[in-house]
Amino acid sequence: MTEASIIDGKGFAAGLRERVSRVAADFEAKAGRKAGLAVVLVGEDPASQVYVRNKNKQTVACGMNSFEHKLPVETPEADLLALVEKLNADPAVDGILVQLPLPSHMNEQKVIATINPDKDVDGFHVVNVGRLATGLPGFVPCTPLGCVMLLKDKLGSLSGLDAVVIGRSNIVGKPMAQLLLAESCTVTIAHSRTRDLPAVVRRADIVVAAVGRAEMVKGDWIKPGATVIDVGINRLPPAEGETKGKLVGDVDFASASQVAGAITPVPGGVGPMTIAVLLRNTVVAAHRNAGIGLDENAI
Ligand SMILES: Nc1nc(=O)c2c([nH]1)NC[C@@H]1CN(c3ccc(C(=O)N[C@@H](CCC(=O)O)C(=O)O)cc3)C=[N+]21
Repeated sequence: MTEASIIDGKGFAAGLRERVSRVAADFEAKAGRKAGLAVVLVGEDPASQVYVRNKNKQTVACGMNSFEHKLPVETPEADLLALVEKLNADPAVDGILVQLPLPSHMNEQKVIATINPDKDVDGFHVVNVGRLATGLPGFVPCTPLGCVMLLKDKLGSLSGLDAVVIGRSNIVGKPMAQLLLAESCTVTIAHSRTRDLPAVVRRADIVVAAVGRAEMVKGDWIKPGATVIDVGINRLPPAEGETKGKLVGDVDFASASQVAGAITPVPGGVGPMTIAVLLRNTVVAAHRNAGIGLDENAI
């Protein structure tokens, strides 16, 4: 069996950020201000802090404004809602991202519902979920949009291909299935109650793994030559002599890469695409909300 080609998400993300930078500069020239992204972090989860810091750095590196709002973990929900309302009304803010998960005393759906859908660069608001399902323009969640960009870059047209999405979350699995359907794939959504998951996965030309279980998808589940997109980011317990465990996906890379035609690595695959697409969505939001024309497909 030949080795799968490695899909370079990190490299693709760098190219996407280049294109976003050019479009952001063009926006600034036309609008007389920079595009702006507001990121709200509640609490001090260390992993979330790392993501937010990276988002902030990359936003500024692309020539956009980054407005960071850090709230203590015990912030009342009403205060967070008031902040979101303020950002909705702020003309310098084109995109709003409230980092999830929120502390347990907050209702995530209620917070997301308060974001102006036209600033919802995460694509989590029900209005954007409905737009995606209906084929109307809106905002698409960053991780699945990044996955489709990688798939189209690798395969060209996805029309008629059998795609299996493992996982049914609102953030990845469900929007991923919608996007693949819009690309005319035959889509199966598998989940924890699916019977004979290996047999379902073996039918797929495209496998998207988004379950959150380290190395669950094995090489002998993969149809030879299939394209495998690994959305999982799992930290293994530290091995002997390690301080930090290694980062692995939901796919057993060692065995799957012996069978697949192409596969994304973890890290360096889907993860970097998520932030790059967030920046893309932000610069798109800026143009739409300012009424400045943009060829969105060219980014
Ligand atoms: N409202 C909201 N929107 C999000 O988009 C969102 C969120 N909340 N909460 C947390 C998750 C997680 N997330 C990631 C972004 C980048 C990497 C990434 O760049 N990963 C690197 C590795 C990073 C590392 O070494 O830890 C990689 O896969 O190569 C991972 C995960 C966005 N999220």
